[in-house]
Amino acid sequence: MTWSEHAWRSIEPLYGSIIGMPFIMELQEGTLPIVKFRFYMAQDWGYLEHFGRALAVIGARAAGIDDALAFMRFGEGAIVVENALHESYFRDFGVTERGVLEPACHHYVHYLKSTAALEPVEVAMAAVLPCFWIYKEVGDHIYTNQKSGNNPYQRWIDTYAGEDFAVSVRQAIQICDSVAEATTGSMRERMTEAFITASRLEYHFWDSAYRLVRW
Ligand SMILES: Cc1ncc(CN)c(N)n1
Repeated sequence: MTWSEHAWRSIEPLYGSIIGMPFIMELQEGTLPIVKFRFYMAQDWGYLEHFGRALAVIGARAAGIDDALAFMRFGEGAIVVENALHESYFRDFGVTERGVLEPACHHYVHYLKSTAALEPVEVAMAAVLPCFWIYKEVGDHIYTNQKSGNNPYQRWIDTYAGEDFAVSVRQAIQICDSVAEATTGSMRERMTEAFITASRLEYHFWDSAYRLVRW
């Protein structure tokens, strides 16, 4: 079994909880209250900037030049491409400002940035992987199961269920598998632990948006 197969298995119950969350189910049906989606998008705007910075740090620390370049490009993708979705949503949904990072987002970005800076680079790569992989799985899940043909959140769904995003996800998984294979068993365990922690933080990000949790 590859490291990524093992890592995904370890979060399967959590992933099951994610796709059963009201935020995700209502996003799928197009019934998510706009105020909750606005909160989520404004937080995600801040998240993507810091996530992009964490990816760039990982790129700078990667051992191989191909991996370094891939992570720098992922960073650019988060800040430029994904954020373009937010900008268009801001126009459509009337979000006028990004605001402060609320607790769930604050916790998540600081976890990613400290891991990117201070933990072994393999662990840092594993910590950012759920940001790719869980979004891809959730995007595909919603795309496959949605019934309503007139969903106000369709562009969000299409971004994460789309092929462009899938290419980056496959590449991120492959890089994690190759660094995992080249390292020790105890480092692989630390990678899995980081993967699980970040997956939990993904859950809390959506949950806090649904409950509009502020400081
Ligand atoms: C919180 C979060 N995690 C992941 C993604 C997808 N890159 C995102 N947009 N926001």
